[in-house]
Amino acid sequence: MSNPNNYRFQVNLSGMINILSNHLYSNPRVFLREVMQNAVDAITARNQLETDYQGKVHIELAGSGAGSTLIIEDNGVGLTEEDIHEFLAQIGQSSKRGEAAFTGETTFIGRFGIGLLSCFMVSDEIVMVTRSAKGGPTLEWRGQPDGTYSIRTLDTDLSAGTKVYLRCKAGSEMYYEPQELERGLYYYGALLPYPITFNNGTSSKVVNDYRPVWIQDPDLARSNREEVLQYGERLMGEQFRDFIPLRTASGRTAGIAYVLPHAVNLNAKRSHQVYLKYMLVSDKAENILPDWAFFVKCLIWTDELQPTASREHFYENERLEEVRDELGEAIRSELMRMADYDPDRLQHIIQLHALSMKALATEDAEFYRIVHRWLPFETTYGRRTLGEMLKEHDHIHFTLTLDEYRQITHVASAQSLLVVNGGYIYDAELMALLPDVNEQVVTERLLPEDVSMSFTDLTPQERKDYYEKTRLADMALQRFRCQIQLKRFKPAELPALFTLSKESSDLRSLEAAKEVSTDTLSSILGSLGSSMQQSAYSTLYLNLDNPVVRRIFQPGSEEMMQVAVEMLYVNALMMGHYPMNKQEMAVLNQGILRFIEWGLSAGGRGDSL
Ligand SMILES: Nc1ncnc2c1ncn2[C@@H]1O[C@H](COP(=O)(O)OP(=O)(O)OP(=O)(O)O)[C@@H](O)[C@H]1O
Repeated sequence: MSNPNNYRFQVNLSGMINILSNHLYSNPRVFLREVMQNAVDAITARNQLETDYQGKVHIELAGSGAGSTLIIEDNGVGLTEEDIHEFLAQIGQSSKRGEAAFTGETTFIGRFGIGLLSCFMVSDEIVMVTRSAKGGPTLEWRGQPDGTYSIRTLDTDLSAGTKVYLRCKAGSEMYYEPQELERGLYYYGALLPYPITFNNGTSSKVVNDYRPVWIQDPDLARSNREEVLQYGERLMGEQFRDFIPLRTASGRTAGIAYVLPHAVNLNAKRSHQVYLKYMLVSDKAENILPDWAFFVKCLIWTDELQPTASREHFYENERLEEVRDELGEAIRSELMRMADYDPDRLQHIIQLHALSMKALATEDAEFYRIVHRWLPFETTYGRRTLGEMLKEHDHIHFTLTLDEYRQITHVASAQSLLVVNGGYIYDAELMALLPDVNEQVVTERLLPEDVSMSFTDLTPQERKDYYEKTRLADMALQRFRCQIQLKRFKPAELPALFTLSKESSDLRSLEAAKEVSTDTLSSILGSLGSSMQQSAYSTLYLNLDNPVVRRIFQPGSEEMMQVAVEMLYVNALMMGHYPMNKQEMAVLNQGILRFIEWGLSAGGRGDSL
């Protein structure tokens, strides 16, 4: 008696087919890739039986619009009736896996036994007429999306191979457009080593009539520059001006890395076109080059990587890791070679793709040593390459953050101090690493406090004279938790400089958050803030060399002391690009009004500040 608690999983075939065909692939267009791939695999399989046999694929479009039928014909290995039951009729079963597991290596592109189902996205029925190269009759298989199929033997004596018939499903007309098909066939099959012919109903042509010599040996690309650039444009739709040939030591993966003609964002998607056994399987492969190589878009052909079922990515395995390292090395060594033989070309690449170059330099000291003189940085002298800086300086200061740089920049440039803004990604790290690759130079992190140290102190007499006024000024800014320091510094045109300790910077951020938070959150932030307030002081340096500041500190200007100091404070905040809170905005607005009022009445009196 059977055990009443044992049941068998039931598979809803039409549901499965729907999921696989509509949700595995990003676009119904990929049906063309899947049928082409099967044709290519069938030719590979036949090649294993007959070595000097010449494969070919023929695609024919009959009818038009809703009445279109597409026929994909190959002279590959074909199928016997046994093969049909085993491989065609069993979802997930494939004749191509052999001994290899899903992620192991095979001579074929397919392996999952599901690709053909993608045809149900564009056709309500798949008809296959096939005859095996191993012998047997010509067979017709008809598969339906509900999971049923029929087989019958045909009287016609077809030569070995397979024809797949797809009839346009309602709403899929666009996938049967002749131009669309021709473009797709070229896209997927441009690199295939045998002819792909397409008959659009009126005329026939070989889609991949030209196959470049440098596909076999990418080094030949160097002497065919124009052709390589044009080929890249045709396949990738972008006008490139430079490229780097790629090849791994085994030669099983090779390609062309086209240098992007425009600067790219660090987070931009890096999608490369990857051909497996010379057929395009992915135009979205992201993980095939090292992260730093985001300045290139590649055409890569390989026979050793394993695609995932959607074909959009490759298995992240040891082999992929090795390939990625080797391709990265090919790009890196070409750049290093350029430094010697073609420095102008390298400089052009660096100008356009400094970020990518810096990303590599941070992880590769040798590369950094070779290219460092061309890398650009933002400095208090403007945008400068390291080479330009090193001509005049053997001691370079840098900040760690953008905030620190903002605080320092006015004073540092007024004192002719070269400071590199280390606030952008990689820059501070590269500055810290610079002495390791160039022994002639010393680099040093600069803090805002270090710059203010170079201010000139007042004389004891001045300090005495200005004591009372400084106290008043200090009181004016107490509610902003900012203290006043009266100094002399350059440039004289700069009346005030605002600096922020780490703690007061945190407090400013907390307060900014509090202003836009809900009540509960704002009370939590409030209690957090009050525990910091005791010590969180910022400093406003006032410059006694500045004529306006000097006038404010002269006797007789007490009346406007508070407003003037408050205005200098908000002005210094703006100069340092600090976001202002509500209170500070209010001070700015009222201050402006009061100055207008003063100006008007002073104008009436013929007086001025
Ligand atoms: N043109 C063809 N010639 C010979 N056999 C074919 C052809 N097309 C399909 N087949 C057979 O049908 C099987 C299933 O094809 P399908 O495209 O669904 O999966 P696959 O190619 O094996 O794997 P994948 O899902 O990775 O593409 C294949 O394994 C192959 O045996």
